[in-house]
Amino acid sequence: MPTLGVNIDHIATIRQARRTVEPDPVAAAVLAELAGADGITVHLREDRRHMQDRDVRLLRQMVRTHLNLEMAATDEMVAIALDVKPDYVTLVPERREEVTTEGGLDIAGQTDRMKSVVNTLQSAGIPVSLFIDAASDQIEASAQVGAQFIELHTGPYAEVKAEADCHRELDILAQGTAQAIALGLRVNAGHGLTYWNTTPVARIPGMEELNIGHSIVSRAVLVGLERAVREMKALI
Ligand SMILES: CC(=O)[C@@H](O)[C@H](O)COP(=O)(O)O
Ligand SMILES: NCC(=O)COP(=O)(O)O
Repeated sequence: MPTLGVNIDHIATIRQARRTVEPDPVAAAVLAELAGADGITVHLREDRRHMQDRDVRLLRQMVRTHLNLEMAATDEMVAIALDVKPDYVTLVPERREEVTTEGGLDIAGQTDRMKSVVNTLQSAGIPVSLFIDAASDQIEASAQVGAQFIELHTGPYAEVKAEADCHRELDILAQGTAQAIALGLRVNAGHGLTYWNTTPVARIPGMEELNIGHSIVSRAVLVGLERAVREMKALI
C-alpha cells in the first residue's frame, strides 16, 4: 500500500491571490501531518506563483514526516536544495506559461545534464526522484543517470474518461512500474489524482508513494483539510 505525499502548493495559490499572509501553507502542512499525511510535497517554481522560498525554509524546520521539494533542474534550484536539504528532491519540467505541469521531464534527451544534477544532489545526501512519463526510454534513462526514484506522471491516466482508455493508461503505469523496479528504481506517482481515480493507481504492485495536491486542497476548501487528507488516506 503506497504512502500519501500531500502537495500543499494550492494552499499558497489562495494566499498569493491577494499577495497576503493567509492561508499559510506551513500551518496546512502541520494539519495534513496530524491527519495522517506520510509526507509533504511542495513545488518551488521559478516564477514563485504559489510556494515561496520562505515557505520552503520554514517547512524544512516544521515537517515531521518527510519533505519532498519539487523543482526544475536549474542552478538556482539546485543551490536552494543544497541549502535547505529536503528529504528528497523531485525534478520536474517547468514552463512559465503553463497552467500546471504538462508532461514528464525528458531524461533521455539530456542524460549528461541530468547525471550531473542527480550526482550533485545525491552526493549531498539528497535522494532524487525524476518526474517522467511512463515511457520505457525515460525509465531506462532515469536508471542510467543514477536517480533513486522516479515519479510516474499520472496525468494521461487522469485525463481520459472512457473505461477502455483508463485501463490502457493504468496498464502503461503498471508496466512502467515493473520495468523501473527491475532496473532498481523506486517508484512514486502523481499529477491529476483525485478521490475518484486514485485507488486503481494505489493498487499497482511496487508503488511507494502517491503525491496528490490539487484534489485534496479543492476538497479541503469545502470540508476542511484534516477531513480531506483522512478521506484520501482511506481511499489509498
Ligand atoms: C509535477 C506535478 O505534477 C505537480 O506536483 C506540480 O506541482 C504541478 O504544478 P502546480 O502545483 O503548479 O500545478
Ligand atoms: N507530483 C504530483 C503532485 O505533487 C501533485 O499533483 P496534483 O495532485 O496537484 O495534480
